[in-house]
Amino acid sequence: MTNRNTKGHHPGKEAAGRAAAELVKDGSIVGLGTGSTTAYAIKALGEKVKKGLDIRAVVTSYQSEMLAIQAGIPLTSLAENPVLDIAIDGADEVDSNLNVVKGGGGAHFREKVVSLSANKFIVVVDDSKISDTISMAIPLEVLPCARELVQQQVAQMGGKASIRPASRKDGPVISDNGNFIMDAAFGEIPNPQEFADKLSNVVGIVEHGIFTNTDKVYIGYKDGKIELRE
Ligand SMILES: O=C(CO)[C@H](O)[C@H](O)COP(=O)(O)O
Repeated sequence: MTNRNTKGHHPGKEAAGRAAAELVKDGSIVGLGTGSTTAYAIKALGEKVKKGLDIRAVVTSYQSEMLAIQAGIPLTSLAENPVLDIAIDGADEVDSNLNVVKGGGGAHFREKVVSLSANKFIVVVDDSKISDTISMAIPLEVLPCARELVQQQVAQMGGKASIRPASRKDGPVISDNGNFIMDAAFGEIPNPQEFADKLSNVVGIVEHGIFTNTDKVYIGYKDGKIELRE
């Protein structure tokens, strides 16, 4: 499946995705994130399944469901397996304390549910995602009826929330859950945990894209080398 940024081979993303797949042990229940870097991990896991690795996966989006099915990875659900051994996912920005921003693909609500259900949350990125401080606009999944209210509350916090426009449809990006995706620009966020708690209190936001629960980050470089931060 190609969309957003999944076209073209990216050695750094592949190296990071494959390194994370190596952490998955036989018998594991695995959370599968969304995006082009995780797609490499899903592919690598599919190759291991064909060689006999026994795993089951919980997906975070339509995209990761389709990729897992194509790769031959058996699926399960959080209803059947509420505790996952490991979750692997991409990110859009990673700060020096392993706080990450996710939601470039609009899947961060289910990604957060899955990552918090996992004993280990592994993030896979290429080096373009590394930053000292979180400063990108924060993706928000927003109930459509609460758009204006969310914009007002974000403005009171010193930010500006805008609807994410769809590229091949008029109007907003709609999440897999039927909600709007918005992006809220606040500038630099020096204390992501405190800020995440404040955003969690905004009525109408289903979930925001700040994740403070990362255990390890694999960073892939263009020459195929990887760096591990934990
Ligand atoms: O959070 C996400 C989707 O909601 C993705 O993991 C994030 O956007 C990174 O994607 P990619 O690996 O394609 O750069």
